[in-house]
Amino acid sequence: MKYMTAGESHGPEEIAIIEGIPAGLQVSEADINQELARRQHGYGRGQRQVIETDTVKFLSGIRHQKTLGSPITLNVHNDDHNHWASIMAPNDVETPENSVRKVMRPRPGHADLVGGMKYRHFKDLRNVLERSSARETVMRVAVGALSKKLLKELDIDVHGFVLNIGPAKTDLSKLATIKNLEELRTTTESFATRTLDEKADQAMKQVIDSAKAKGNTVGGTVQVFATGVPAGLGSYVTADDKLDAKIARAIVGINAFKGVDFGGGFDNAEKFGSEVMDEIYWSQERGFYRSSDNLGGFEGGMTTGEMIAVRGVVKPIPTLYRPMHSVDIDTHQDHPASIERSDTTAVTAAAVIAESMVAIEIAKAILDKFDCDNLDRLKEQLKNYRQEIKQF
Ligand SMILES: Cc1cc2nc3c(=O)[nH]c(=O)nc-3n(C[C@H](O)[C@H](O)[C@H](O)COP(=O)(O)O)c2cc1C
Ligand SMILES: C=C(O[C@@H]1CC(C(=O)O)=C[C@@H](OP(=O)(O)O)[C@H]1O)C(=O)O
Repeated sequence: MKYMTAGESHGPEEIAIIEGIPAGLQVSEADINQELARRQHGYGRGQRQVIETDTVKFLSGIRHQKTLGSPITLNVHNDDHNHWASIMAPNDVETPENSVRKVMRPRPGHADLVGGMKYRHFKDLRNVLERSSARETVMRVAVGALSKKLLKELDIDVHGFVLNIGPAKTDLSKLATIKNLEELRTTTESFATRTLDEKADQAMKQVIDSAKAKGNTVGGTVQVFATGVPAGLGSYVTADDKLDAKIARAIVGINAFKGVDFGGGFDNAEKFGSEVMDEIYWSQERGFYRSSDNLGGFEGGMTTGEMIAVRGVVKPIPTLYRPMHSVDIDTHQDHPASIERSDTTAVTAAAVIAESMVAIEIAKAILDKFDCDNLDRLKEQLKNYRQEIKQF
């Protein structure tokens, strides 16, 4: 399976084309819209989310709510485009009237300056920010929603939530009381910051409010779990085939993500081997299994069959309403950075985007390994494979 997205943040449309989803998968626009809404909701987002009601249109590859096996085109309209039509106009030449809202003072931490240098956008850094904007993640979540639909048919579940926003942390002991990802989903989706508990939710909201009041922004950490993943996806034989590496790339490929780890991750660096390796057991019922998941479900770039556990670090939003030092790219004079309408934090949305990226990578790994023309055949093959692995 492969996909590509296109679209500028304030352009008319966002598009994704996906190739390689098996024929016969039942999916409706409502299924995708549910996930798009999850990405939009979340405390600390700016005014843009009030303007947009992200809804997908199927333009190809799906007929009577079933995939055909042909390329699937997904389309989300940018409602905000109305306000930007003349500024974004692809067919009109530039005029003083339609060249307003130029960005000349690059924002530290955003792609403005380096993007401008690289693509020679020396007249207007808007030409960079329109595509570097995380608006594009709406399409990754749409592709993720389709991937999750597929994974659900294969009894694989993926869920992302927030661990901390700035200094406000969720109470991880609550995790131990949660029995499955469905329960985790219900718990974390019931808070405005997609966390595990009311106390953390309140604390996170306070951190966001206080940052906002100071014209500042704040980042955090997200966690994604995936259950039901069979052992042996990915491979140790080449670096390119390692599935943990693919997931790491997919996570850091999300706007504002600056770090990723698996299981105990960076914390494992402070421990001894006996505290970290996941000991091996066998039972008639389960076949081989582990007593812990400190390595996040991966050994040798392959899934172990245990739960995949990935964390991602999200930096604070680069655009500050109390802007940092910058330099005008035309005059080279010192100047505070440009201010664009902005979120205070997007960690809650980031959890959904990270979940989507993990789902996409697991779906890709499965579709690489098995026959992906038809869903029923894929299910049959995966069932046989799971049986074989269990009997090892
Ligand atoms: C869901 C989401 C929303 C974001 N919203 C904003 C925003 O409103 N303002 C902003 O400056 N950056 C925002 N960002 C971060 C920038 O898109 C990102 O920092 C920028 O593209 C540079 O890429 P990098 O941080 O990966 O280096 C957002 C990121 C995500 C994931
Ligand atoms: C549009 C989205 O996020 C945008 C991501 C973003 C950025 O710089 O990354 C900047 C903001 O854009 P705008 O100035 O239009 O409000 C965010 O709203 C979205 O997530 O749907």
